[in-house]
Amino acid sequence: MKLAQGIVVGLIAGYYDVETTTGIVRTRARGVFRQKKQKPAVGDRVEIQIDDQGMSYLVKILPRLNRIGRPAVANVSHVLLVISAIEPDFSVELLDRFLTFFSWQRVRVTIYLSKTDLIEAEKLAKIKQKLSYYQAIGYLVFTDYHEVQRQISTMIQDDQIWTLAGQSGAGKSTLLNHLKKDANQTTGAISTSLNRGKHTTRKVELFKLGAGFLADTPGFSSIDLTLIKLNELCNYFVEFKKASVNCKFRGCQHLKEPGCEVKKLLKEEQIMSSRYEDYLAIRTEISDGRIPEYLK
Ligand SMILES: Nc1nc2c(ncn2[C@@H]2O[C@H](COP(=O)(O)OP(=O)(O)OP(=O)(O)O)[C@@H](O)[C@H]2O)c(=O)[nH]1
Ligand SMILES: [Zn+2]
Repeated sequence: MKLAQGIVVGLIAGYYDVETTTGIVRTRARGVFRQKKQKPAVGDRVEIQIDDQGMSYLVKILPRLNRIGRPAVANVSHVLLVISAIEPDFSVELLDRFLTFFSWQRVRVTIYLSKTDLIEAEKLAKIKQKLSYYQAIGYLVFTDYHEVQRQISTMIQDDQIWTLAGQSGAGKSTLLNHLKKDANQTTGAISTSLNRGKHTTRKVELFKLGAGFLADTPGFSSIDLTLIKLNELCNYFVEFKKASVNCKFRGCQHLKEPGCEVKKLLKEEQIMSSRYEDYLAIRTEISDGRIPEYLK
């Protein structure tokens, strides 16, 4: 019997393909996971056991950073967030929701503005101006997919796992197709589900890109922020968190507290007003424990 470690790079019909230093090993998950209500996911770092008959089993899931999306991908460290300039319309509110979610999940975000070819120059300039704020607070922003193509493989480092995210129709599959030559994702049409009734035959894969992986899944288009703790939300607005060291009170929620640095910067227009409004809106969403109807 032999033990090895690796990364789950593929999941198909109940088999887990694990990349080890000696190649890819197709494994079955041990029944123990079912008892523990655990499910290995693509991206998991795992231990496998190869018995004397050459049968391979996935026996242990190593601690995860996160497990996000549908189908789920584990240990996602970076997201390429696709936001469209038009169809659907560009929305800072949507952008803020995604950024908050990923900040909470400890996932770094690179923003890609799609469909810039479909919009008038003037409107595009306005969007780019808004995006420059996001650049200033630390996000990398691309507005040209050739630029993404050129840089992505150097951006993905050391076994990092990247995935795509963005609203439905934003252009995730289109981008994915550009990024992988042998692409076969469906674009345009409503995403076809591989779920067939109760017995799912899902295929989820990581493909190698740069020094790491990009998940070959449509990524995710909807998120739920209601599980974030209300008084921790302020930590996930990166520029609020940075400013908060100068708030008078520790744990300042930047509402009506005296000596609040965030409110001061907001007044001075150094913090974008829509960011603050979205912060308040998400607070309400968390307190109410549900996603507002208009966002569903
Ligand atoms: N003109 C133009 N069309 C684009 C661009 N990106 C995507 N599209 C089109 O927009 C439509 C939706 O793109 P998809 O790639 O399917 O979007 P998606 O984000 O994968 O959508 P879901 O699968 O619903 O989540 C398709 O008809 C694409 O051809 C772009 O940069 N320019
Ligand atoms: Zn404050």
